[in-house]
Amino acid sequence: MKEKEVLVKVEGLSKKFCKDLKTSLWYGVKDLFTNVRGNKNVRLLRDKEFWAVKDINFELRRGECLGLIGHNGAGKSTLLKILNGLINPDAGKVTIKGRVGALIELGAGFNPILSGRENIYNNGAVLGFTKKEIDSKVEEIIDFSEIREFIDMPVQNYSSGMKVRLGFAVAAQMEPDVLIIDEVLAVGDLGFVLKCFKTIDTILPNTAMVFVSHSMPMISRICSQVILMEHGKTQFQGKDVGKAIDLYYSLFLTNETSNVVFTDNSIELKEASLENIKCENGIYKINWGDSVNLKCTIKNYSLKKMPFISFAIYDKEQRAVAEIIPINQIPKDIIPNTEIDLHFELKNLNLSKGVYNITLNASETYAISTYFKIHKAITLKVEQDLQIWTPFLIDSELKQTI
Ligand SMILES: Nc1ncnc2c1ncn2[C@@H]1O[C@H](COP(=O)(O)OP(=O)(O)OP(=O)(O)O)[C@@H](O)[C@H]1O
Repeated sequence: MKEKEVLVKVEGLSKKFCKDLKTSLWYGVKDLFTNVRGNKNVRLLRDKEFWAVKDINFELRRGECLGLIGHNGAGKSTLLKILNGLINPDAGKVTIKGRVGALIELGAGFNPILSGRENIYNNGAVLGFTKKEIDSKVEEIIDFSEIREFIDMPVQNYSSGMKVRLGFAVAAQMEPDVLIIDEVLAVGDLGFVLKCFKTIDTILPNTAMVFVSHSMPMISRICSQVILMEHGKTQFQGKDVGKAIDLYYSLFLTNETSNVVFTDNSIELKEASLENIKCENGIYKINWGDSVNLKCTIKNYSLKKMPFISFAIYDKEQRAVAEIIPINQIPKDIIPNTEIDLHFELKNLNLSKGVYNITLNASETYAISTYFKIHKAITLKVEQDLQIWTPFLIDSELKQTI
């Protein structure tokens, strides 16, 4: 198959910033003079300077989407701003072919005192479209943004979501060859985000896209390759998106301690454990597909009937990924001021690789009249060779070939 053309080429891209404004201004003045004579020290750091972006290299073809991930301050937005020509790099080279549509900072690229409609014309002109061409697209853009009612209002009075709607509508509907999107998409409501994904799916085959996000589901949804940045540098680069996401998650290992989020003081969880499972630093290690026995010791202070126990499993992003409801529980009589041991079998945990927390909930009946709720009653790590980041890996086998 013939490879599509390279639309973005980035070679040895670096950008340094200064931590102190006064020093930065002084360096700026000095650089003005040295640059005239050819500054050979651009690759060296001076006092109080640091590399916000250091030696980044990649090539992006039409139809490919590069995801940029990393901690706050890793250098992702700075890299996007260099790509979009908003700031100059200190070293390296960017080569871009074709029209660039960009949605970088909220409201960036808009003139706040002009109306939404006027801004559409301004942005279109910057992208190289004639007035006639913009005329033919403006209705489509307004329809897409779903803010027709406010399109003649100054952009400075728009809500964050409205700015993103207009920004994405302009960037995407202008048929860019290269589309650069920063985290801002997250500001849109769910309806708009879903619409953006649909548009991205439609335009991606003809576009090279660079996408920054802290949402790993979004990254895995649209990116064909990923750069994981750490303090300006590439920590991982490649097409194994699952591996990149796994590495990203491992940057944020936290101390897992349980916390009671609700109690009416009628009962208390004394202890929770996974029986016969190795536990290191409070984290139980199991393998994908294992069945485990969960033991809870509950101190009953005042209940006369056995509470209904259920569990919820949360992933690293604190998304609830599963509910565990032991159905065969009977509200039998219990005696106040005694301890009760409970054993539950959790069958075939098909959770994929990663760290999960289990919340315990005790209530009168399932999810009604809660007595006690504790987060991170158990923390477990599922080990597995495959680099899979989605919450489940479902067992499957091929039954028939034609
Ligand atoms: N104009 C500037 N002057 C000085 N330092 C800057 C400037 N712009 C960015 N920085 C610094 O560069 C580093 C990288 O910032 P950048 O905004 O690129 O990070 P990021 O990865 O996009 O972070 P986030 O996930 O928080 O959006 C940060 O330490 C930031 O403080």
